[in-house]
Amino acid sequence: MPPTDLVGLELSGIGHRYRDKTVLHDIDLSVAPGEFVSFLGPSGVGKSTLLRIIAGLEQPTRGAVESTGDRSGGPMSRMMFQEDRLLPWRNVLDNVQLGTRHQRERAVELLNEVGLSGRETDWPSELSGGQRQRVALARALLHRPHVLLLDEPFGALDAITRVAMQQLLERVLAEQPRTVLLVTHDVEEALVLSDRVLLLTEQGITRDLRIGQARPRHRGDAQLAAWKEELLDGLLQADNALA
Ligand SMILES: Nc1ncnc2c1ncn2[C@@H]1O[C@H](COP(=O)(O)OP(=O)(O)OP(=O)(O)O)[C@@H](O)[C@H]1O
Repeated sequence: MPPTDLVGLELSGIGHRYRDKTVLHDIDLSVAPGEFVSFLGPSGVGKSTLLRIIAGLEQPTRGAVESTGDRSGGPMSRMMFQEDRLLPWRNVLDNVQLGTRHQRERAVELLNEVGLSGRETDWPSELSGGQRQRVALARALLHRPHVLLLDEPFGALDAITRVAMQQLLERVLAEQPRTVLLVTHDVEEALVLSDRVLLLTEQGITRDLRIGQARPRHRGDAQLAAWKEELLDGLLQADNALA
């Protein structure tokens, strides 16, 4: 079924202040429906704050977030974090279905898609870190949110599991395309997964790189390697400026 429920985002003049600290200044950004956009940036620059603002969990001090496209159907967005945030007293299936008695069939289907069929009645404590994040991904997708907001979702995983999760995310998105915003510290992860990689610094979005390459991408690709070096350089400079 072709995706007709994809929405885009228009951020205009977003600024945010926590008590005496301003973390975001005048951020303008257009995200097209179905686009996968990653944010890189030094620690503390405000990447998570921006995702929380987009999720509606934080009210920006300035500016507005608007959506474009067909917003009927599922919820606007769902977030996924570095910690899986599973409830230890609920089994795998109940964690995916959190807050609803409906959608059991879809929850089972999603568990199958993330490679966990047969584990429905296991407890979270019986799963590995990567498996727990797969449950968290299935939970985030259950209600077909228009926008998937991923805040360092694979940050706590070992290198191999991390790559496996990136590949899983690509497969799942090929099946059911979503608009995705990803915050990551892993430059390669951003380059392999995204349509656009943004560098967020104290000066705002200082780099907006469009990765035109087909997927799945080859990690050893020379162009990706050149971009990686450029982005690492930009990160280092932004980090020095922030320190
Ligand atoms: N609720 C809050 N109250 C006060 N200050 C906050 C709050 N949340 C975040 N901050 C501060 O705002 C700044 C930006 O935080 P944020 O978590 O958005 O940065 P980040 O770029 O995601 O960092 P990291 O990469 O380390 O996760 C930090 O200095 C942080 O201490």
